[in-house]
Amino acid sequence: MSHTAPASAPPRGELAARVERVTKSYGSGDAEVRALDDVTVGIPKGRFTAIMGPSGSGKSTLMHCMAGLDAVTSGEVFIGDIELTRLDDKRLTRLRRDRVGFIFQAFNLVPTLSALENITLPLDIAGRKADQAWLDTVIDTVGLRPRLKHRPSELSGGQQQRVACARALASRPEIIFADEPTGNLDSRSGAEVLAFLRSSVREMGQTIVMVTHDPAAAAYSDEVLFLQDGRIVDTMADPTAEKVLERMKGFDLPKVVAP
Ligand SMILES: Nc1ncnc2c1ncn2[C@@H]1O[C@H](COP(=O)(O)OP(=O)(O)OP(=O)(O)O)[C@@H](O)[C@H]1O
Repeated sequence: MSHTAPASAPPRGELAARVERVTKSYGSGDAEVRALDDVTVGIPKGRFTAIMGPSGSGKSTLMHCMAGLDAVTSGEVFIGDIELTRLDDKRLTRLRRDRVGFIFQAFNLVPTLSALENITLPLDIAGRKADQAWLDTVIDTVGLRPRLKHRPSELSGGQQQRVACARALASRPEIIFADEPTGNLDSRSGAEVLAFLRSSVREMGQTIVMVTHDPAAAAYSDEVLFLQDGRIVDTMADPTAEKVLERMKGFDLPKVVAP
């Protein structure tokens, strides 16, 4: 798989989002769970970043805090130069609507709307007009042109997730957060969606952050962040499924107790 950055890729080092010394706790006292423990990390622009780690390591929490869907206990979160923890709810909602795209495991399409209506829904809600040329590019890249009038129930799971991908891309967000986007798909449909996400990074310069359990999915990314116990414990550039699987096995080993 090629991981060549697009010719128009921003210079290395520019960040689309970052968190600084973020801690997120649930509950308090004896019942406190520290889901994120002093995490500092940046998400480079125009790159595909995967977040992996054992169950309960804090992957979803990190993504939700980064995307402004969940409030942090302490620390700072930035989308571009904007610090999210300083925004009131209204401004935060507007920022998410205008600058961030989301893809969820459960597709989250509106059943009564056609594929095309689902794709343009966030723009319609924001009162923005779709850039037709861009929309055409997105629709052709996800290969949905013959299916635009279909309702979600008339589409396969893979097609539905491609609609959700097109919906996330339609507004050209600065960053897309994808939470287990292939979790509900068979491996073939999953591969189609991942190939599309990969090409949207390579050819359209999109920035994507994806939480996944699947080493084969992580292999589509440029870099993997590994979380354990609420901390980033490792990173891997240009991952392969084999290398990621090897690294993940390390997390499952029982802790060796010295005799
Ligand atoms: N709303 C909540 N209330 C209490 N604890 C929570 C809540 N959400 C998450 N946690 C805890 O925070 C920790 C991190 O959870 P998180 O869902 O971020 O992990 P994850 O790596 O995404 O897990 P998985 O791979 O199983 O989805 C876990 O110990 C979890 O039980």
